[in-house]
Amino acid sequence: MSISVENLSFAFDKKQVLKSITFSAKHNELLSVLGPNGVGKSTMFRCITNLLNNYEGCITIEGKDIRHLGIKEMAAIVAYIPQSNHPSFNFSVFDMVLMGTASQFSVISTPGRRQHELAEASLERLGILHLKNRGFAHISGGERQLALIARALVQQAKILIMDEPTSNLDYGNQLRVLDQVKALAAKGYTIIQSTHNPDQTLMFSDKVLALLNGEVLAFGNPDEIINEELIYELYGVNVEIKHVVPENIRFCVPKKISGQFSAIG
Ligand SMILES: Nc1ncnc2c1ncn2[C@@H]1O[C@H](COP(=O)(O)OP(=O)(O)OP(=O)(O)O)[C@@H](O)[C@H]1O
Repeated sequence: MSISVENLSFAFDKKQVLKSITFSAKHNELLSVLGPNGVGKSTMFRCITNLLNNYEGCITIEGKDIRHLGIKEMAAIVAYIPQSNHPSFNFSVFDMVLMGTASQFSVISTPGRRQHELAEASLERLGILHLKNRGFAHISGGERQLALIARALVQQAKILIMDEPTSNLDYGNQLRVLDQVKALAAKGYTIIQSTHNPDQTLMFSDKVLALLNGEVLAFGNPDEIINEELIYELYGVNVEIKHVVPENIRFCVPKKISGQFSAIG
């Protein structure tokens, strides 16, 4: 499914957060949104998921203005995956995933066989079926993030919006989760994630949207637009982008000056 954002502007009272943002994403694409703290990534995600609708501009999915879609229609198309903070409840992993089917039945009915099968299949797809009877609060951060993705998959929405899916995860779990995210994009999902790690973007993303001061600084293929100047503009640090040829991987190496990272200009 394709999502298109045109001239999106949003303000909290008089504070202008998003200014004329334009980009698009389509099936099989993993789009990463980069930008410093407070630039407006989460605010943009809240607009895209219809949680905020008092914006200017237009957001369309398959050509339909999302402001004309109801809650159930949106839930069938777009799933939001939050950061996996430590939960205060302890449902089983299976029940937590089953809750993702809520938009498929009415308030007076309960999930049936089909929903149970969906939950089971989703856990299996992400390689965590063995965790189904464990308490959601008693599994690791990486396992919780995969369970949250499993919950989004049972919603059967084809557009997944992920708010920093690898924050709070150790290095191994970051790579494992991103590997699964990339595999989902290859299966036809349209995925938009925010991240603070340009290396992840270089390694896994098909497209990157870089935001600065609420505006689009750059949008396109990571190999074409992620360079030393862009990283400096976004984060105020000097890096050198290295290229490992046999594996064709590019990554940022921070440059140090007298033991300090070079300061913002
Ligand atoms: N409910 C709100 N009312 C007023 N201002 C808000 C509200 N929510 C966020 N903001 C402000 O809007 C701006 C954008 O915040 P947002 O959370 O979208 O940034 P972000 O890019 O997701 O940040 P981070 O990378 O730190 O998570 C910030 O200046 C923030 O303080």
